[in-house]
Amino acid sequence: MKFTKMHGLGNDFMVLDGIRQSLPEEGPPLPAETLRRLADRHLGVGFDQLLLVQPARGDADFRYRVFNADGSEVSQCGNGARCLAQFLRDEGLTPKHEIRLETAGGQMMLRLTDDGLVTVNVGPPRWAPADVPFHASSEADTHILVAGQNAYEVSVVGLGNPHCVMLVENVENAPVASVGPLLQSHPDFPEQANVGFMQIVDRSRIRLRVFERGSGETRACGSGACAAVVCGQRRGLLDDTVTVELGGGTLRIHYDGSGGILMTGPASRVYEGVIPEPLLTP
Ligand SMILES: N[C@@H](CCC[C@H](N)C(=O)O)C(=O)O
Repeated sequence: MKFTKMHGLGNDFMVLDGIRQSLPEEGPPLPAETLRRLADRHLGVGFDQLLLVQPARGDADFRYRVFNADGSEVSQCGNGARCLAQFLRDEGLTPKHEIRLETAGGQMMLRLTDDGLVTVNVGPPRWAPADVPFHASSEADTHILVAGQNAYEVSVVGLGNPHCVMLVENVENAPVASVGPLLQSHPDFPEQANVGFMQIVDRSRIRLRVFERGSGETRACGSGACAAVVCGQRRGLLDDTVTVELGGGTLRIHYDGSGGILMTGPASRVYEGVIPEPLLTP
């Protein structure tokens, strides 16, 4: 099985071409245990997410599927979407500059820009608790989550995947490794959550670290960057266009309350490979 290694600001991916290789239409392309082994940075290829592109089933150009390093299938990956656009162009799988993807959470538009970046329309933020999903009687700018002995003030939003965003003074010493897993698996998130720690630099710049569901802390999380910005905007702290500084580089996020959230950033190809047979056999 052939794969391509890519990354978006250090959030890294193993991309599987399910257009020219035959891969199952439902369920994971490989057994979950194999996938976890391949995700391992010491024993396998190493990646935060596996991205799978397959023929679309409706009127989109392609079907885009995402699997976390723990083998779970999820419906959103912003950095991955940028890499997929670049992959489809590099491989000559489409001549289009605007690509429509079918995802488990709905359709998503990608645009390759003239300066070599990719803009993804992540869609509008979903604030209704049931759409996150999150257990609360009504939507609010912030909610209090009690975990262990502590209470945390967080904002909660759905972007096709669940996000929880907490304000911190300084991302460098934010309790990502300790509080991240606590909030991620908080019982009020029935499908768990990606947990963002946001430092506001000024109205148009933030710094962000994200403890991702199913992958742990990554160098960048595209949907996490969008989530942090719309949560900051909702609290009146941020402008329409915001530069997000992540461990692996910067993203530009724009949302003016109409249409979808636009995320612009780079996509990099690292190498191509073939998964050796012993790694594929359980
Ligand atoms: N890295 C991603 C998000 C990947 C999925 C996430 N871990 C989840 O489980 O929802 C991004 O760039 O958005």
